This record gives sequence, structure tokens and C-alpha cells, in this order.
Amino acid sequence: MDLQRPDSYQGGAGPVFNEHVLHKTILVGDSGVGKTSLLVQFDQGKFIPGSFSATVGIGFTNKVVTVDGVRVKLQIWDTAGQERFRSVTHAYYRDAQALLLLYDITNKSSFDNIRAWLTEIHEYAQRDVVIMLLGNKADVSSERVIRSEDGETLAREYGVPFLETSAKTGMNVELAFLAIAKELKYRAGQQADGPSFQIRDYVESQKKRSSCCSFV
Ligand SMILES: Nc1nc2c(ncn2[C@@H]2O[C@H](COP(=O)(O)OP(=O)(O)OP(=O)(O)O)[C@@H](O)[C@H]2O)c(=O)[nH]1
Repeated sequence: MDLQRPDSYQGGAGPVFNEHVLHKTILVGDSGVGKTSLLVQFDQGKFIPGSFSATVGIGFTNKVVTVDGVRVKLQIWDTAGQERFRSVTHAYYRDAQALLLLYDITNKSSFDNIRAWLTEIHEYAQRDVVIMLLGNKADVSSERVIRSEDGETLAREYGVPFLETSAKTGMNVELAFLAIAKELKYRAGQQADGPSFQIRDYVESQKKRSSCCSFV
């Protein structure tokens, strides 16, 4: 996908949309792990099979989701995973509230590179950025080289929530973005004596629900 900066981009600190702040979320990870496909699945509910066309540069999609009866506006940035675009994408980390970090369960080096991605994130992003680790292409079980437990162990080490996803079937795609939206909504309205929200606990509870008896 060839992404140009859309005309609606206003630059600077936090674009606005209908006078409401957009929560900026960025998709990162090696080239080919499925960042664009994940965003297309979440935004349009479809998967476009066929030859792989690497993202050039960076672009965004605005998406409104409803969590607990409240509309949360996400501005989701899709970055190019190729090394040559790295300096461009770093510049966008700084005002991101959330980062979805993807690897491909059929590609070992994409998993091995997660530590390097996390080092970059800690260098360029805000200290309290919400990070979620996603092991994508979970539908391709015959070519799996990274076990689910390995993803879980790595996520636990870094204290971040973890999900396996499939941009092809849609598995856990909505859950990943909804969990991020819930966390950002919680942070925005956080009150000292209000109820607390833990994104890792939420993701774990939803995973258990879906593996047990499908969503109700
Ligand atoms: N089976 C399967 N294929 C996928 C999945 N996600 C992506 N793909 C395929 O993997 C290839 C790469 O997907 P992209 O979404 O373009 O990857 P990307 O991470 O955006 O790549 P860059 O733009 O280079 O950073 C494409 O051929 C997709 O069709 C998935 O969940 N399952």
C-alpha cells in the first residue's frame, strides 16, 4: 500500500476531529507481518489476499469505536516496516498514546526483532505509551514457528498485553483495538477514587471468554 500523508493531517500536537481529541495509535513491526492487513480488517472487515505490496511511508485511518457506551476516536497510523523508512516513522512515535507491535507467527526473525522494536519504542515514544504485542497470521497454523507461549512469555517480561490475531479471519482484531480504546478512555477520564482498569487483565479475561464459549 502506498501511503501519503492525507490532506486532513494537521501536524503538530494532536490532530482534532469534531472538537474531540483523537487518540493516536500506531502499528509497528517488521515488513510483511500484516500491519496494513490488520488495519484493513478492523476498518473494513475484509482481507485482501494476493501479492504483498509493502507500505511506503506512513498514513492514517480514523475510526470511532464505542466502549462502555462512550464513543472513542482512534487515529490509527500504519507505518512502513522496512528499515529504510525507520527515521520517518520514529518521528511519529512521540505523540502516540498507543502502539500495537506485531510479529508474524510464521516468521522467526520478526519475533526475534521485537526486543529491538521495544528498545526503539522506549527511546522515541512517551514513557506511558500503551503497548500491546500481537502475534499475527495465527490462521496459518501449518507454518507456525513461534509458539503462543513464547509470545506470552515475552509480553509478560515487558509487562504488556498479548494476543494472537489473524488479519485474514479477523480473530482477535476487534478485541485488540477495543482493549486499546478502553485503556485510553480510562486514562482520559481517570479519577482518583474511580474504578481501575487493567488492560492486561481485560485482554486475558476476554481471551478466556472467547476460547471457552464464544462472545456473548
Ligand atoms: N494468512 C494470513 N496472511 C496475512 C495476514 N496478515 C497479512 N497477511 C499477508 O501478509 C502479507 C503482508 O501483509 P501486509 O499487511 O502488507 O504487511 P505489513 O506489515 O503492512 O508490511 P509493510 O507495509 O512492508 O510494513 C500480505 O500478503 C498479506 O496478505 C494474516 O493474518 N494471515
